[in-house]
Amino acid sequence: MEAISMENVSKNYGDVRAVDALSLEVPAGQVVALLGPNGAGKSTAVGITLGLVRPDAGRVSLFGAPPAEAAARGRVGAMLQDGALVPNLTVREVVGFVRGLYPAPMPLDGVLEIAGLTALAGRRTGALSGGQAQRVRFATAIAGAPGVLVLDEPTAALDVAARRAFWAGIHAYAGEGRTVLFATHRLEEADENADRVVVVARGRVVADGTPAEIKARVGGRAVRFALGDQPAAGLDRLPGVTGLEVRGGVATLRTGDPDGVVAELYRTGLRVRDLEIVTPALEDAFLSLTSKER
Ligand SMILES: Nc1ncnc2c1ncn2[C@@H]1O[C@H](COP(=O)(O)OP(=O)(O)OP(=O)(O)O)[C@@H](O)[C@H]1O
Repeated sequence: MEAISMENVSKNYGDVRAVDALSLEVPAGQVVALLGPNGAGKSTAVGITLGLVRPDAGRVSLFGAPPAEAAARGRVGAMLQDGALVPNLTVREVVGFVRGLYPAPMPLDGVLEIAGLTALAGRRTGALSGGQAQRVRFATAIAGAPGVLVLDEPTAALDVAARRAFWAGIHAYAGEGRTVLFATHRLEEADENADRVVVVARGRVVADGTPAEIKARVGGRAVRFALGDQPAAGLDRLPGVTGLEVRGGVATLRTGDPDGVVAELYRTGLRVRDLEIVTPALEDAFLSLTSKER
């Protein structure tokens, strides 16, 4: 049975179609990124997954049950974009309280350790930094030992070191066969942390695969070399070239056949220096996929 199943789910806000016939099946144990630009519909999709937003059409289930039922059984944990903490309680008290709401919670010390809060357990939550407070939200999300963890832009307010520590905690949690669905607009975050990247634009899935597959889908690879002040005329018509860009004296030829293009390039008689074959960054793939939709 799939951990998360969304079938043809749609949601409108007035004239805005926030989610448009979105389908997504996530097997247990997968870490999935919902990657898309601002306004793509990620938060709405996350809200629907959690049963917080009612879709206009379509079906959602978590382990075969409606989201509200899965939540009531403690099978889903969530970390949303905003979430206040009770300021006068200590970290241990807050996490302990939330833990007590679930039928089969994780041991308290285990939660604190995974979330990186052991040394902060006695601190009042009102005296935590933004990154530390975010770790408490993470701890409350996992306290009930949910099989599915849903995170909406979980590291938006964190610096690089805090992000790294945060993801180490998520991976420690996910490593035990749990499922994680996280929304992000940060490409490298999806690339580094997800087994699978689902690219969303205008409420629809525009690509779905491993980070490597997503990159491979957009125009294969590129041959790049220093052109200097030589003319670029004709390079875009070389056999196998699907796109040409010249910037700062460097030419980038997009192609599905880099070896063939290199051979053609040497036949032109141009002086070719600093030749390299590159795979486009996830960022290029992402822009290309989401802009096609516009
Ligand atoms: N409660 C609401 N009322 C009206 N419109 C909404 C509401 N929530 C979302 N929308 C609209 O639906 C679309 C999708 O929004 P959503 O927040 O799901 O996108 P997102 O991908 O999470 O964006 P971001 O990365 O900016 O958080 C946007 O056009 C947004 O303005």
